[in-house]
Amino acid sequence: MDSSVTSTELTATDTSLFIPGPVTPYQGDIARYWDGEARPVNLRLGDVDGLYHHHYGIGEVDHAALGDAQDSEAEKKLITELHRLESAQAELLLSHLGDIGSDDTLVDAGCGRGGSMVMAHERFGCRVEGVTLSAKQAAFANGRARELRIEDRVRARVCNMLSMPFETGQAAGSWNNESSMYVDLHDLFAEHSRVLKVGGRYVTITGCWNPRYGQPSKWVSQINAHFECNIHSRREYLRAMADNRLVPQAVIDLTPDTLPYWELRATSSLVTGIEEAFINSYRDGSFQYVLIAADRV
Ligand SMILES: C[S@@+](CC[C@H](N)C(=O)[O-])C[C@H]1O[C@@H](n2cnc3c(N)ncnc32)[C@H](O)[C@@H]1O
Ligand SMILES: CC(C)=CCC/C(C)=C/COP(=O)(O)OP(=O)(O)O
Ligand SMILES: [Mg+2]
Repeated sequence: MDSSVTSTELTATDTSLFIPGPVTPYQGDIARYWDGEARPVNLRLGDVDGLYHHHYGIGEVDHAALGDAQDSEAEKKLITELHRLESAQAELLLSHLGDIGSDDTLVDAGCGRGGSMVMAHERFGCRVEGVTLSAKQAAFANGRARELRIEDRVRARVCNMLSMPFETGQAAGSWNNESSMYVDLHDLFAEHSRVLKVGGRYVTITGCWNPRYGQPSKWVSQINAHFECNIHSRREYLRAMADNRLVPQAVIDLTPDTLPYWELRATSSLVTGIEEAFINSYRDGSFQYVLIAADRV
């Protein structure tokens, strides 16, 4: 699929896709940021198979798949490999949602262009509801759902994830894939706890600063400035979950699994300049890439 055509042709004309709610000046900044985002490192990777991600990758690099040519064919292979690692990250997140049936509803909080939502629907056959602050992203995600003829099962809306348009106990599972660093964690987990049924599962993959390092390192501060986000500590995640009836079932340090992705990305023509901060902070132990899966009790 050619993303340049799809993203410009689509507009969020259906006003029912906008859920009004309290939006802070900061959230206005974040909406504008994602409305204006069109980095090749995201669009060209998404063009590989039509799954558009705004998260990073995990797993070993397949050097055989990369080959050793130094031409445009090599660049194509590298892009395909980075995309494979990003989709592997989403598969890992989804694998921690537990048994989800086709009658269930899942909630993607901070859904971006919707790549994880499509994967969730393909995996479980269930309904998937996403929210993002960006009207452009929601329109893009809904355009993809239409192209795949799954628009009756997969829907993105423009809405604040701290006040989602779902009934109490409606969701069998919910997640944040690299979107929790834009909100207060107590507010976020209170809202997930509300929309999840008792026994439902919450999963996040996130970057967090490591309390063992002491305070956020200069690299973590650089990542915050680059994305206008506010990375939390690992301790803060666990404390805010405990305070909101979310009991961790798995806490997995994915830092060693994400480093190969960053090292490969740093060699590509699609670098954005943030690669060094991720690599250095993962190596010096100040920053960690983690998956946390929790039961709503
Ligand atoms: C880095 S992107 C991740 C997108 C997606 N989860 C993925 O894995 O591709 C962060 C997303 O969080 C969303 N976001 C940030 N703050 C939000 C809020 N308060 N309410 C809803 N979405 C929010 C942004 O609009 C954006 O879609
Ligand atoms: C792990 C942390 C701290 C993530 C911050 C949130 C974020 C911006 C994720 C990636 O988005 P992207 O895919 O749009 O970024 P990029 O353009 O760098 O690929
Ligand atoms: Mg990206």
